[in-house]
Amino acid sequence: MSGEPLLRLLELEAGYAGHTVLHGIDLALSRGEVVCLLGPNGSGKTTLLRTLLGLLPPRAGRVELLGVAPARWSRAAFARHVGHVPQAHEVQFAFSAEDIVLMGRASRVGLFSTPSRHDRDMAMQCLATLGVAHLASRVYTTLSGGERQLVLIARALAQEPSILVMDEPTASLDFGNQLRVLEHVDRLRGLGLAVLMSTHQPEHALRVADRVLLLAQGRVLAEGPPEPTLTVANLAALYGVPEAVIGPVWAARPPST
Ligand SMILES: Nc1ncnc2c1ncn2[C@@H]1O[C@H](COP(=O)(O)OP(=O)(O)OP(=O)(O)O)[C@@H](O)[C@H]1O
Repeated sequence: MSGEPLLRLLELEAGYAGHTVLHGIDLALSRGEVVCLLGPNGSGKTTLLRTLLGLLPPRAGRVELLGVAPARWSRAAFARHVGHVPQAHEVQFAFSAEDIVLMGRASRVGLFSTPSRHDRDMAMQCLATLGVAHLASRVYTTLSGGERQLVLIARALAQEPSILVMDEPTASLDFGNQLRVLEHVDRLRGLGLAVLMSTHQPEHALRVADRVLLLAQGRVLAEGPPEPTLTVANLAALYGVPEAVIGPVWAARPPST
């Protein structure tokens, strides 16, 4: 990690009509850094990701990408910097998996330009990186949830972003693919990308994160390096489960995670 943060949240308040979800959130994300966002259902993780993507306006405070609010970036310029892997993705048309990944190139080639050989190669390379090149010509809507998830990660990579925002990227994946995605996140950090991902699995955060941010009822409960932050006491407070219940489960997690 180095230099100025690519992305910053400053005293952020955000939410929906008549319903402020996030309160006083501060976060900085730098090059080569992986930050995991953890919190129970409804704690505001997706709201936070949507706000920093410029899909929801802040109620108060600021979001800055390279010092500039998302609303002041053109969508194409923003997409050249920030790749997004959404939680669920429904498409109405019978696009192939390769088409979906090629859409990730739109911010670089222009929405109505014909993709070049390089764009197609890049799309195939991203599918191959995620181990799903064999799905390239399959119709996206016929893929399983996990296969779709891997295609969406490939699409975000095809944008060649400097920041990757992932909403529960391992949620519908089998054990092997979860590990593959985590390894991939690790590799992206090595390439200098900044990754912000939400997860319901603290052991995943322990495995890949440089920092974790624990979000409870829209407020930061704790933030810091995973090992000292993901304590039994913090996990118990975060998920509302007694320490006596979480303690043995957390202590018994596999040593490799
Ligand atoms: N479009 C919306 N309009 C109004 N309230 C919403 C909307 N989307 C989410 N909320 C509410 O905002 C709160 C935070 O939701 P959010 O989706 O950010 O939580 P989350 O931490 O991502 O949850 P999960 O782990 O279940 O995905 C919840 O109370 C939710 O009901």
